[in-house]
Amino acid sequence: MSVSISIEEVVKKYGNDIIINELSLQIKPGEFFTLLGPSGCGKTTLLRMIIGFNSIEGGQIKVDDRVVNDIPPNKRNMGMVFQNYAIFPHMSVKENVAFGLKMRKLPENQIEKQVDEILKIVKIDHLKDRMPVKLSGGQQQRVALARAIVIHPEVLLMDEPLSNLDAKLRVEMRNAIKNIQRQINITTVYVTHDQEEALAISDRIAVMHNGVIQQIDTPQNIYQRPVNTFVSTFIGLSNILAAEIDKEDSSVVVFEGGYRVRMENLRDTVKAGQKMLVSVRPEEFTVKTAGEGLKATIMSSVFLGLTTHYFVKLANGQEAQVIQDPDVKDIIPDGTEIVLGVKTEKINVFDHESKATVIRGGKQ
Ligand SMILES: Nc1ncnc2c1ncn2[C@@H]1O[C@H](COP(=O)(O)OP(=O)(O)OP(=O)(O)O)[C@@H](O)[C@H]1O
Repeated sequence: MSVSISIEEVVKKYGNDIIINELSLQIKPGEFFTLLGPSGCGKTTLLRMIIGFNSIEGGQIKVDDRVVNDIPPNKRNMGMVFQNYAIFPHMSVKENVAFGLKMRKLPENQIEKQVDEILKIVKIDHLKDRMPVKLSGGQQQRVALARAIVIHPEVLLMDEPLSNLDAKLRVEMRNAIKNIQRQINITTVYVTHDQEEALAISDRIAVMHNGVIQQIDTPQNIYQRPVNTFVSTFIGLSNILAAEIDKEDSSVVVFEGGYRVRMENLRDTVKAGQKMLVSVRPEEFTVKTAGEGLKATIMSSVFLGLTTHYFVKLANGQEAQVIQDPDVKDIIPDGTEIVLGVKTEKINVFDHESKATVIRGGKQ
């Protein structure tokens, strides 16, 4: 049976510095849960509090209904995988994976059975007699993963496990990790600063900034309906444009230059004349040669096969990025004046002051 993790108003202090202040979140049994945020936001600190490497200065962490605050790390029944693999260089693959079981004094034949089983799951059973120095980075990370899960922990924790691998291997390994996690159905907390990795691998993501959770949601909702401008710009690429709510009609957003778009999903709380920030992803623009829209000039373009990526300057001098619809074939030359429409059902609108969403269905 998989376990749940409850983090309840936890506090982490280093001296007088409060790094995490009364942070709460719930992780469901068997869930692949990711802590995502920029460097220094407190992801690793929180992960280390869960496993017990860091003390907890307030609040509590529960596994199911057991409070683990005062349980030492080696008694918490959790496995951890680190960025730098941390496998023993003088032991073969098999010996590395068997190590935790030997420490637990399991009988020899059971150790062998469990090690064989896990090596098959992480798909390195053919390498079991190799020494780590003769393994690729991806293979070493599979050993580290095998070593973490062979002890059948209740919780698997991973701290940037893929950041030492090259781009191609990262994609391969994140798929492998996801499949293995599904197969053994273990509650997993994963730390990364790579938003694409988080979107690809997670059931749910907590986006953190300065020790504070900004949003907890599915990858799709985090991408499509960010709750504030921090999440909107941290996840994927967003153009943030100034606008205001029309003075007469509070369902119309008016951009600088007078381009007006009617929005069906603004909250009822928006007020006529209120200043807004509109987040438009590059693919949420439509490129036109004339008509209603934001006037822009193409500065440069990059042909990417399926799409063309344009770097443009808007009439107010602001730079923006635009991805042209894949069905438009001709690349528009630099210097061309264009008009950008926005796909109203997809864009997000935030209050200028609070930076929080004013879209209905965008959670707050
Ligand atoms: N042992 C420590 N003593 C004092 N401050 C610390 C200690 N460990 C971390 N910090 C501080 O706590 C904050 C959060 O650090 P943490 O390592 O959790 O961030 P992170 O989001 O995991 O970043 P990264 O992706 O760079 O690892 C940072 O400001 C860091 O300087």
